[in-house]
Amino acid sequence: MPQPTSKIPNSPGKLMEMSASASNARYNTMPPPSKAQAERTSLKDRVGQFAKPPSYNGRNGPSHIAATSIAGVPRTTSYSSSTSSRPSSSASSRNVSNSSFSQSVGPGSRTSSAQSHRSHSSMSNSRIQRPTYTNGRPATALEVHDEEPNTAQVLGKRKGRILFSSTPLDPCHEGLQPPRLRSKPSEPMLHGSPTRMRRPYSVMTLREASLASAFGGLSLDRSSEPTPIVEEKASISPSKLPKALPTLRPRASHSALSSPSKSPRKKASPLPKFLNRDTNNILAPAGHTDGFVAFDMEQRLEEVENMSKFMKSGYDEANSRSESLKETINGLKTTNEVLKSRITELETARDSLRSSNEQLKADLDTAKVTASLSSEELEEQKRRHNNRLDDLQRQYKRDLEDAEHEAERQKRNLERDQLEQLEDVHRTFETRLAEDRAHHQQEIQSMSNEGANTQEEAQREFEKQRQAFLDLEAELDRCKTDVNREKDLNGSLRDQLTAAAKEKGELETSVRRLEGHIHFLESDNKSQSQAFADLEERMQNALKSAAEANEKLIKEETLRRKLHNQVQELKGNIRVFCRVRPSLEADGIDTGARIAYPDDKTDSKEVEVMGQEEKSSLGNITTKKHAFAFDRVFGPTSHNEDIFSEISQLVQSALDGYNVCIFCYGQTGSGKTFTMSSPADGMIPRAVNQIYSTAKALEEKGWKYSMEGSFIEVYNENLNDLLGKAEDLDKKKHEIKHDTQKCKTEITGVRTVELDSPDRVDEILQRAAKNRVVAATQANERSSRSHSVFILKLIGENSITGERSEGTLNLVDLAGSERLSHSGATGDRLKETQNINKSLSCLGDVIGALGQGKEGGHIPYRNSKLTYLLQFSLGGNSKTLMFVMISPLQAHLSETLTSLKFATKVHNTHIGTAKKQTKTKDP
Ligand SMILES: Nc1ncnc2c1ncn2[C@@H]1O[C@H](COP(=O)(O)OP(=O)(O)OP(=O)(O)O)[C@@H](O)[C@H]1O
Repeated sequence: MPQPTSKIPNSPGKLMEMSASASNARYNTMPPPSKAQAERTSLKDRVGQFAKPPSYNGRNGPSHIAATSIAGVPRTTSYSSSTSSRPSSSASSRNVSNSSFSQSVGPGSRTSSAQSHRSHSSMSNSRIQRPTYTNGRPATALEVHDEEPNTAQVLGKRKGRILFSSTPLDPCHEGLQPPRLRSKPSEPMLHGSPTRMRRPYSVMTLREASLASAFGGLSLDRSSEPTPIVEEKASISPSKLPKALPTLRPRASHSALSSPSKSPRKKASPLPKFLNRDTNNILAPAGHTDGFVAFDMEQRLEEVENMSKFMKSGYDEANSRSESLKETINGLKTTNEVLKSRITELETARDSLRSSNEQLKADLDTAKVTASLSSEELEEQKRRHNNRLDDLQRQYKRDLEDAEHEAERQKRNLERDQLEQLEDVHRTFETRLAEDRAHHQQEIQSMSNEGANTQEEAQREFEKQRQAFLDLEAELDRCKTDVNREKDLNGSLRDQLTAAAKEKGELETSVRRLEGHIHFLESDNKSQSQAFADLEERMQNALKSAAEANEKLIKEETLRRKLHNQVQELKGNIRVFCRVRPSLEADGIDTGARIAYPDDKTDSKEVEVMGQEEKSSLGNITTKKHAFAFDRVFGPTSHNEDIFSEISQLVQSALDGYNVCIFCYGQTGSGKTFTMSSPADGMIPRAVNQIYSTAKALEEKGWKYSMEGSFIEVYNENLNDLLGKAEDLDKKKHEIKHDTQKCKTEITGVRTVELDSPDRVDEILQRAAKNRVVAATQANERSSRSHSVFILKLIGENSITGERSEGTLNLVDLAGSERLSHSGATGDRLKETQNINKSLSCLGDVIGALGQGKEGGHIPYRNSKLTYLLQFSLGGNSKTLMFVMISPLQAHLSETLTSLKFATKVHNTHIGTAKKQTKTKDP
């Protein structure tokens, strides 16, 4: 259903135009009174101000103002919005209607009153939209404004009015309802929410009423109240005109719509009088007696006509809407009819259901009666049945007892009969048995006689058969032997035959070859003789050159050894290598010492360590650079493989019969054990492997080597056998015995392992490590508190030259070289510390004494067990290599520098020429 649209002219433009033209007309045609001119102007301005929402005092929110139609703000076209806009825009809309109204009725003097007070004119659109009729007074604006100078308080003043509640125009939404009387004086009619918006029940009716009130009630009844007007006309300025307006009261409309008892105007003028030139004259101010044209009557009439037309069109439209509503009502009526017929049907169905329900109820009652009868009958039958059952049970019991008695009796009879029968049978059987027994005994007797005869015969037969069998077995064995012999003979004959056939083939071949040879010899006897002679000569030459080559080889081997030794001597009999281990995760956050390798691209012989920062007296911080040079410097990236390639020549020297000593010196954790004893690639396993492979290679030159290994620990100036029993450690005493003639060292009671295969070395290392762990205590890390010496004795014999060499390879892992403080250490710890310090300083002393090079000078080997043990491996008859191991950590810088300084001393030592431990085999 189409939404009803407001038929009230809702174009603010139109209204504004009307208002403006009306105002202009009035103001333009009305000669301005000299005194009131300013007031008129201000009223005009005020009208304009009213049109501006912000200047409208007394209304709270701009939203109210926005909804007004007069303010120039677009007004909504819907009827409801028009209605809803009423509360906030009532003053403004009243002004509009006032303008219209004043246009039609007013002289200029009324303009201001209309603008300011006649806001409740019946011509107002908002009045049409909201047909509220007061009980006690006419709904015209004129009266209201008499009483309510402040329009903002209008609502409050209207309390108590009985209003026709406006109802929705759309009957489909809420149905057509008659207007209800509302007596809620406090209901905010003007400020209701949109859902509570009400529209007039019949717009046109009210509009007609408005028109009637507008045209009928707005007469200028000078006769009734002439005096106030004249008085006002003479005395007031236009700004005060509103006060004169109460005289302009609508009558007919109020008499028609309001309650007669409460209407203040019961007698309305039957013929309304309109304003004309004459009335203008009446209103002319004093001093303007010739009158003036207040407005253009014709134009006003025309406008009134237009308004009338507009009203009529609205009326027509309302009529048409009424028609459509009627149609809707008819439709609803039809629907109603349909629903009624449906209700009738449903009622019929309900009646039929009701009757069937009653029928069912009757059936149910009948069934209930039948059921109760049946249950009674059933009960009776059950009772009878139970009685019968009891009788039967009793009868059954009786029968049973009788039967049992009878059975018992029969059983006894039967038993007796059976016993009798049994006895008869028994007697019969016994008689028969006795007869049979006698008969059988006779038979047995005869049979046993026969059996004895048969057994004798069978025995004889058996013996005969056995003998025959034995004879047959012997015969079979003989046959088997014969067969085997024959088989062997046959096989050998076959082999002989095969061999003979082969021999025959070979013989035939050789016969043919010999025949060919004879033929060849016969054909070229001379040349063959020459070839034979050449061959003979060549063979002799070859033998001679082989002998020469062998001799040369031996000479070259001797030369190689000599040259090798010379090279080693040139390199220095005591050499020093430096190795810096890499930083490890276990080192934590240590930033690392600043260590540089200036010549790592060329010689790799130098290492520079930046010392601790030192503050001078002037406050300057200086860092000293410590440069060291050794035979070789290995950086943190080096591997054990790189190290070994440098020392392999020394290992070769040991094979060649020299005493070689390689020892690692450095503080704890600097990598000594890692370098020396790493199971897979430490110096010890690598040296052993190299010795093996070299010894193998030398075998073809006549050399045969035997290798013996022992592992000694020097702890607290005592010797321990690391390959012995763990429980003997620190208990068993071992002594060092030197053979000064042969420059040989023996340690008593130590286990010597023959290294007949390279795998034995792993076994040795593992055993040594295990013994050290067993011997270690929680407070004593054994490996860093003791020196370990791996001694490998190499004895070689050359079967060709008769040479014999005895070399020794000593691989020494020294105790940690850090300066151990005596303070704080007590007991075992103190002793341990003293011994480490002592042995290391003795080593330094020995090297220092060797460096002095005094022939026959004293070398203090005996001052410590370590130096005494290594007596023949340190000094004139040996080749010595020292590794100085360096930690890369800044925290170890001081120890690093100490180690490097000690190593430099060793490096600067020149030890006398090494002597080879060889002797020629006695012829
Ligand atoms: N060149 C290296 N590369 C990698 N790790 C190394 C290297 N040198 C030493 N290490 C590691 O540093 C640690 C200490 O090394 P090592 O035990 O060999 O020191 P040490 O001087 O023998 O100490 P101690 O005197 O206590 O026996 C070990 O964990 C070892 O694996």
